[in-house]
Amino acid sequence: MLEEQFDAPRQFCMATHSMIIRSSSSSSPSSAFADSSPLRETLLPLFSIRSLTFQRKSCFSRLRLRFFAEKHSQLDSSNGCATNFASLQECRLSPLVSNHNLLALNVKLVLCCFVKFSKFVRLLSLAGEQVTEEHVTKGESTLSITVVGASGDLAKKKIFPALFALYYEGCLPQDFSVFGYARTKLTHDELREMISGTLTCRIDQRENCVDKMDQFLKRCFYHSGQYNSEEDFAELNTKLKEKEAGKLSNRLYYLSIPPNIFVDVVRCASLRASSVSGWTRIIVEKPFGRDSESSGELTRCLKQYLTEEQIFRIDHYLGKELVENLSVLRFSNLVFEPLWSRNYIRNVQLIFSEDFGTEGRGGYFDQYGIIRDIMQNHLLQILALFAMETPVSLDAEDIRSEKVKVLRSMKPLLLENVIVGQYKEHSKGGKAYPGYTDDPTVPNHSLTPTFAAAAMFINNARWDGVPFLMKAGKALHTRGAEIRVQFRHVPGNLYKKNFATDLDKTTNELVIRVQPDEGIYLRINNKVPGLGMRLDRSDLNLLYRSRYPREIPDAYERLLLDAIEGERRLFIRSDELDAAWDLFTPALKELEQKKIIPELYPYGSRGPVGAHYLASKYNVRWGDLEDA
Ligand SMILES: NC(=O)C1=CN([C@@H]2O[C@H](COP(=O)(O)OP(=O)(O)OC[C@H]3O[C@@H](n4cnc5c(N)ncnc54)[C@H](OP(=O)(O)O)[C@@H]3O)[C@@H](O)[C@H]2O)C=CC1
Ligand SMILES: O=C1O[C@H](COP(=O)(O)O)[C@@H](O)[C@H](O)[C@H]1O
Repeated sequence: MLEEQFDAPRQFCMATHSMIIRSSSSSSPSSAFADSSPLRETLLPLFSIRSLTFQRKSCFSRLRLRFFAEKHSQLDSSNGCATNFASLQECRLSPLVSNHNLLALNVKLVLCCFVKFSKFVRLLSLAGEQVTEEHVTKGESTLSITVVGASGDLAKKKIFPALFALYYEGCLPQDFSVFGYARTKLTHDELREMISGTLTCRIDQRENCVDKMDQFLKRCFYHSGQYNSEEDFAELNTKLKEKEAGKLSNRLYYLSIPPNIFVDVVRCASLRASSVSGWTRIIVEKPFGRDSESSGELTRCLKQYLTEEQIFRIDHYLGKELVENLSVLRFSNLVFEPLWSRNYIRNVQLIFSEDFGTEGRGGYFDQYGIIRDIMQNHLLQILALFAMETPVSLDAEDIRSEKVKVLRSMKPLLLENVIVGQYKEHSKGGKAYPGYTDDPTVPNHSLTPTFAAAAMFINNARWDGVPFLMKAGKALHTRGAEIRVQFRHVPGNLYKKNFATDLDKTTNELVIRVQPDEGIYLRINNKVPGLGMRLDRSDLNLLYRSRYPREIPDAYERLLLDAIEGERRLFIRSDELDAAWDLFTPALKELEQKKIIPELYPYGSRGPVGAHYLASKYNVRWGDLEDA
């Protein structure tokens, strides 16, 4: 009802500011680590959370507006007082929002919400926090981001650089600090020294980059502690509070640590270092378990301390530009959506390859293997986005619900529909490349697959019978990730005789190249210019580097910003995770129980031939190899 009333301004704002309305559930947190404080627990039964974000050019206004909206949107009450006082105020910034209904609603809202707002401020002070009315009305809040496992590879390679990029682009709030937490003993300066080497001025506006780096590094601090020590987290809490200086504080934890210590950290942080006046959110890195049981157990343990709303399960492939663009491509272009079904699509291929081995991560990798490392999460997530029905809205819950429906409509992977491989050493150009089991952290006789190909099916009206083929491998000849959509033959093709015998080569193919060299191209048949009638295959090619010269943000930037903003669209909900594991667990167990021996392929090759047999079983040819 309320959303409807907001339609007019929403449409206007969408046109002018590219606005997105999001709503999230208002389930009341029950754990010690609720998405905020005791204060919020008092308030939550009264409030429903609805937030409205304007995506403007600058991240700063995006954040500022969200802060405003989040704070005030919670003024909705159970007595029918309308929501989104702030939203409306923001929309009223627009001179065009002069709809009569809206004006009437405005007056009602302002009166109604003024009462609620006073109550909110009173409750804030009652909660005994140092947050003053002045802080709230001025919109003063602080953000602390704690990177747990700060001494590790991912933190150095991705998280700190992404945080710096966000800072550089003005996407972090005015008042923020970054804490590194790990067991390694480091001073603040040593942490700064460590991360300064990985920060880059990669953004196109390069001016003042060095100054910006210095300013950013000054906001970075370090606290050394054990992952299972409540005392150490209590000390962290003291340091966080010092920086927060009594303002309304929001806290984001990034768990960049091995999964066996996730729960310890969540327990300690929840009990001793959660925010008492603002929200507390936790980004959890994969792997989320090894199978359905362990994943379920992990979720149960995390939920002893966190609500689902606080858990941000990251799959960084969802933050990649071309993956985000999938829905735009499909749902905002009339030319694609009508073709998006079994009627026109012959098969879909999801391909991931790396031209390097497990170098340095063999210990982790051997416990998981390529199916768990890449297929069960990154490729399956892309598949779900690709195949889902049109969501009701762009709201996180609507999108995630559609993805879950796809996953639950799929048939679990059968052992006969999967082939596995493992790379072996290979010498090329006088250089020797090690095999997987040459890695000192990998057991000599490991059967862990470093390559896999799989055929999966979606049992619904749209996709019945269409093979979704996945292929993922390490130490292959190239690095890339792409989605290939092969269309059916043209019935009664007038130009049949102009093609050689291989009609498969005449079908259209849409390729979405996720990386590197992001692009989208559509393979079509075209007349070669000239007096004759010769056809060839050409590409309608959207190459990002030509069309959009600005550098594409790293996936971690987008995801960190979303977590800060409370946007869950690109994070995995627990039912999605359960459905994803249910698809792979039986085959994974069988592979392990039957000790299936992977087909060896040389380092730097195109992978095992078994992948071709699997594809041909479904009358498919891998598009990437045809292309090469
Ligand atoms: N690296 C990558 O490219 C990717 C990583 N991930 C995931 O992100 C998380 C972090 O990855 P990454 O940085 O590579 O991991 P690391 O192995 O580098 O571990 C991060 C930190 O955790 C601490 N740590 C490591 N092993 C243990 C242990 N057995 N017990 C307690 N503490 C330990 C160490 O810090 P200290 O000793 O100082 O406490 C280490 O610096 C993992 O869950 C990983 O699966 C996901 C995608 C890609
Ligand atoms: O999650 C993972 O992803 C990386 C590949 O990520 P990319 O963004 O560089 O494509 C992979 O190397 C790693 O094994 C896996 O855990």
